[in-house]
Amino acid sequence: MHRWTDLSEVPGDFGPSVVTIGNFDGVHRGHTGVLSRMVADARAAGARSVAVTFTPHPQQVHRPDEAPPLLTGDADRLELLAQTGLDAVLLLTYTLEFAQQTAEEFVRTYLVEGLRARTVVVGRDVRFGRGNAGDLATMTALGERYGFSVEVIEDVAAAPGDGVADALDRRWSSTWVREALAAGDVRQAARVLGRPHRVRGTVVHGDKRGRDLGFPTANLAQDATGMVPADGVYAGWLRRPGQPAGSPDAVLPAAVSIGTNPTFEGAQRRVEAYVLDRTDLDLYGEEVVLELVELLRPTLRFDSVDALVEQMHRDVDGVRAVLRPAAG
Ligand SMILES: Cc1cc2nc3c(=O)[nH]c(=O)nc-3n(C[C@H](O)[C@H](O)[C@H](O)COP(=O)(O)O)c2cc1C
Ligand SMILES: Nc1ncnc2c1ncn2[C@@H]1O[C@H](COP(=O)(O)OP(=O)(O)O)[C@@H](O)[C@H]1O
Repeated sequence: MHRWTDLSEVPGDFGPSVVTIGNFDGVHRGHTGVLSRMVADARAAGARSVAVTFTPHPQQVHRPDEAPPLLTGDADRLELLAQTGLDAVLLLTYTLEFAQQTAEEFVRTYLVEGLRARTVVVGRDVRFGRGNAGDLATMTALGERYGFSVEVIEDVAAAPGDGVADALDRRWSSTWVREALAAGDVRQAARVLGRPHRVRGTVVHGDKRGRDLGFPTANLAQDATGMVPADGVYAGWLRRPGQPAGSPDAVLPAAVSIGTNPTFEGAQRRVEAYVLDRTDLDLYGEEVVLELVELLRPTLRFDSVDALVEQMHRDVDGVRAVLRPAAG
């Protein structure tokens, strides 16, 4: 998949294309359903498929105080978009100046002249251009003027067999995933995402206590991306994108602790992972991805370090029990 951040990177002979616009935060099942269909339709029609998306999220630019936590950072968003089979993603830097373009300027510059769109795929509630003045009717009118068709996608909702019997007909959404993560329900988040939720970050130095407790933990830097779910202890996987694919050390079972370490009167909320049965790893400075599979328990304040360590042994047993089926 081509990853462009500016129109100047798009080859002069690119197109014709089927283009969709969106933020795709989380790249959940609603997104992947629509994108996979679009990819198949474009291929059948001999066209390229492209997603136009933005960074930072427009809400972070316009209303930073109200912007919800992002489910996926750019690295994960692009990787997951690539998995849908798209030919290209145009990741545009969103600024207040960029937002000043009228709906027509945006469509003409990016979709028509830049990507040679033959079809533009949008949701019914699409809004674009200065002051969010453009809507579906605007896009349809622009399509007639510039010679592209507009395809409206209907919401994709949970159906029987999707594993969310408690929420049939609810449309797949980033909001649903955020709700689940805020409650620590990473199982439910995975059902809506179509895969376990990820937090990605660089491993930094902590308080150097883990090793003494017998549980060294890789602490993620505070600028880790991917919404951090509710405090608690989780079963999951620690993935190391820097390792060769297929290497036995590329995907490791882990006990993940999220919280302020109240037993030690910690103040900072941390995301850390203990890789089961390993003391030989050196992960400092490495970028790792934590995949969260199941919540085991809430974070607790223990009266003694011994009590915490005893519980950590039970947590490790819990992680094994959760991951065993997946590990085969
Ligand atoms: C499986 C596991 C469970 C944990 N549970 C708790 C907990 O319930 N309460 C708590 O205060 N800290 C908990 N922690 C965090 C430890 O306090 C922390 O890993 C330890 O203080 C080491 O910190 P360091 O990495 O900064 O050296 C847990 C850590 C792990 C790996
Ligand atoms: N099983 C393991 N799981 C996680 N990190 C490990 C493991 N074994 C060794 N390490 C390394 O040890 C470091 C954690 O040691 P720790 O004493 O907890 O120090 P810190 O307080 O800096 O996190 C990790 O960052 C990693 O480099």
